[in-house]
Amino acid sequence: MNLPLIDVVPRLRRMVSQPEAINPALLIAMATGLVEGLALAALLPAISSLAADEAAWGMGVWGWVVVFAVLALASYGLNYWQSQRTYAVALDFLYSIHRIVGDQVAKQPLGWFARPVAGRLSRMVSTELMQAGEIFAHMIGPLVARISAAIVIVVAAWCWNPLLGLVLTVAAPVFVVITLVSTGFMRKGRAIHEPEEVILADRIVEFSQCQGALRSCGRSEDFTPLADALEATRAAKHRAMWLETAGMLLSGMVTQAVIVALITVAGSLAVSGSLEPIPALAFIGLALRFTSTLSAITESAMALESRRPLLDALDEVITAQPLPEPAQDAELTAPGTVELRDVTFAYAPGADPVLRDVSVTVPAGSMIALVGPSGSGKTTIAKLVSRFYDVDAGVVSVGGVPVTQQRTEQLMGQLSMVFQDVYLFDDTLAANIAIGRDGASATEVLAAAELAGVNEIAQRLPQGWDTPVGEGGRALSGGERQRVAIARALLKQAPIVLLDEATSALDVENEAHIVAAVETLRERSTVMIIAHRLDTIAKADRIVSLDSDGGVEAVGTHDELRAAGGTYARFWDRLHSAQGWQLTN
Ligand SMILES: Nc1ncnc2c1ncn2[C@@H]1O[C@H](COP(=O)(O)OP(=O)(O)OP(=O)(O)O)[C@@H](O)[C@H]1O
Repeated sequence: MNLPLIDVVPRLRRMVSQPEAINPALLIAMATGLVEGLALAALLPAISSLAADEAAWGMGVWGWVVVFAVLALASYGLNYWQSQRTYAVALDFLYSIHRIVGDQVAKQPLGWFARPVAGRLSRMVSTELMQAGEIFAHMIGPLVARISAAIVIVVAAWCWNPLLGLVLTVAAPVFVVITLVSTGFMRKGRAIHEPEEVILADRIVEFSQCQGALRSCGRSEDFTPLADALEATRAAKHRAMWLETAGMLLSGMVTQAVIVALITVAGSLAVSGSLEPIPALAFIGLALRFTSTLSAITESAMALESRRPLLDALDEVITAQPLPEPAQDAELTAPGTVELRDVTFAYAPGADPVLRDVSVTVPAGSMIALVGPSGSGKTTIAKLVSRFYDVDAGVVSVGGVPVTQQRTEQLMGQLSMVFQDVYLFDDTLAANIAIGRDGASATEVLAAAELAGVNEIAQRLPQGWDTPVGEGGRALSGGERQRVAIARALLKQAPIVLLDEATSALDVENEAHIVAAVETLRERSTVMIIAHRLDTIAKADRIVSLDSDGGVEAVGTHDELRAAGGTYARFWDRLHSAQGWQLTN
């Protein structure tokens, strides 16, 4: 079982730019609690000396009243100081954590973004980081202060009357244990319903994004996965409710039981004559304050506990290890080439490999077409060349050097990638092309845009080249987005181009532009293309045909592979007959 605070503070230290400011803030919180506890404890001798009309602990009633007043004032002042210091740490956290997360994200290989925690990033940086900031601003300082105050009250009670001290001493660990037990209940409860809530949130997003498809099937109001997720969440919440309310009930009941026990003890001492009635009343007041302090400790601990899943997710992001890479650029021995040698790769440890013993050689300046059934691993090959992931066996080389021996900048400098899911920045059309090469002139940007057919898109848009394309490029069609990505690749003039020919996004006009752009690209660069169109496949210098088991079935020219029969010949015949279909009168 994790104790709140004990593991939270060291984890938070890694998330601020000035961890050295945390200890002073905690010390001030501790001092606040100590002074607050002393102020409360001063009430005991003050009231005793008032009741007995004689000095208690060496001072008369007015002396103790002055001590109480000074301590109470000091405690207010310290409380203010402590809030300021913990707020400063919270602000530092909010400022630093965005930078730390941003730096971490920039270091991760592109494959990292397929992980669930990466999908949570936008929620994390928008709302969840504010909630994490509250840990410093509202939880840690008060928790430390309350714990210190409780300790002082117990010590003072011992000094004043050992029996009463004993009662408080017994009450405190009971409280701590019950707090841990009830936070444990709550954690178990959350573990039941939180995963279902995450699934439900995904389903709701899916439901809104798939409205077109659902309405066309007449199922916009009857989406079974969403209904199932709602039901699963309801059932999980129901199951968890018992655990969570049991946790709360338990701590509430223990608070009440401790209060009753303390009042009973003080009352019995007063009745038996071992305690004056007025000091007994003072003790009851102190005991009530003690239990409210313990309740505050419980609440802060539970609030901290409720932030734990968020801290876990943050931890996963900030401790994610980038793929190892050298400090210096390597010397490229065969610029413009790509080679996969005996590559085996699975997306998860122990999972079935997606690629098995794959060897592909792409000479500089050539165009290689990757073909094969859906799911045979064509996109995976392109991703391994871009080092989205490291292979399990074999070697992937770019420019004659294994990708593992190159810095990310060096590898990316050699590649242009045009994948199916083209993402455009929420900026103008022109800026989205210009990002292809730093310092490219306006003429170069326009030339690349013209080759890829983007100028026609610009003519149609209300503000021409200055039209914002919206988040992700949603103001453009899929084919248009791909044209913009190809213009970027043309502008970058990288020695190697990886291109996924997205047939689904292409109408006749888009297709014509992309075919023309690919012709230009192959004149300048090595092209590895995931090809779906007959023309592209037939024009490739060599074709790599993958089988459905993740192996290379055959490599050769179009004529060689057709003559060999096999999967490629059957694939070609099917594609040919499909593309030969026509609508006639
Ligand atoms: N991020 C991922 N995590 C786990 N499995 C994945 C991931 N990406 C792809 N796969 C799996 O790897 C296999 C190969 O996928 P890949 O996208 O490389 O195939 P493909 O040949 O490009 O398919 P298509 O022609 O349909 O685009 C598929 O079974 C796919 O489900």
